[in-house]
Amino acid sequence: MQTNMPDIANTAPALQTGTLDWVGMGEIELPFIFESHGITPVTVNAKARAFVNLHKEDAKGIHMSRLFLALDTLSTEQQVNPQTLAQALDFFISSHEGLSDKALIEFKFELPLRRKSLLSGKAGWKSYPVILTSTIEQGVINYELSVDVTYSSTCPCSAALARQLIQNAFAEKFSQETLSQKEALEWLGTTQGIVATPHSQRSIANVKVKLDSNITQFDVVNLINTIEDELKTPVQAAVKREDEQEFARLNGQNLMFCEDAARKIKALLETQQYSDYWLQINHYESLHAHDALAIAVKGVAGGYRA
Ligand SMILES: Nc1nc2c(ncn2[C@@H]2O[C@H](COP(=O)(O)OP(=O)(O)OP(=O)(O)O)[C@@H](O)[C@H]2O)c(=O)[nH]1
Repeated sequence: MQTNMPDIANTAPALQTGTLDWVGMGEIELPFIFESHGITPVTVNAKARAFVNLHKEDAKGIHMSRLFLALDTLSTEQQVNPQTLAQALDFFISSHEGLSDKALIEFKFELPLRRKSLLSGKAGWKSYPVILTSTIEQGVINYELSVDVTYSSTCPCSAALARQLIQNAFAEKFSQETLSQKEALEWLGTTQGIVATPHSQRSIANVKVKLDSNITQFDVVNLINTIEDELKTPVQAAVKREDEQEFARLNGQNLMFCEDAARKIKALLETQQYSDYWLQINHYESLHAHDALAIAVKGVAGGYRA
């Protein structure tokens, strides 16, 4: 009986020679404990992608099991932070000596955060989609952090058109020079008074930033908070009537096209001095069946698309 198992990746000839930019695995199921500044370490259910390049032209293939097991160690014995990710990337390279000199690990997961209501003092959970990509190339580590922030956008054009209809209705209703404050106040509280409302829509800001290579901890919460503070109308978790009214006020006072939202976030990222960023604003229109989009890019963020 033969006991030596064939080792194709190590011994078989390549059908065709050539280098490859990335080889690895996608959709790896990987729960792990994620560490980020400002929150207690939290277990997330990530989908991982793990890659190395293949620069040896005649090698049959990479050793996928080594990448998979390194990620499993990260999941079961460690917590995910910049140090442990750097260790895993180092291992990807050292376990592929002669084959690879670049490595990439990407985690896609939802980060649950406790969010306070606007006025009522209640709180609830809100999950934020996060993609954390780390690479190593010639010994240099790079981290990219991508978050999706969902918010409400009210159309400034629609708001102006609605105001004009309200003015017209007012002119028709109160044609006399002097009017009763009581009557006008009552009328404003009716559907005939506010005869039109502007359309607003659920919107998503996809923001990807390049982090400093020397960071000692991730800070996802700060990135999310600053984006929400800038947009002013993030979707809410716990909502009582007073919160809903405040949300209506915030929407009315922060009318925005997708360009307005994009410029706000762009200016914010510039002040935070990220060396690289990419952002896409998506307004999922309620007026149109299509979406309104605005994109701003600095440098080459998003270049690591394995
Ligand atoms: N390179 C490569 N491996 C694949 C692919 N699809 C499945 N595999 C499997 O990945 C498994 C793990 O490969 P290796 O890491 O080389 O496994 P191993 O030889 O037991 O591990 P080492 O002794 O550490 O080299 C093998 O059983 C391969 O058949 C593929 O497209 N490319």
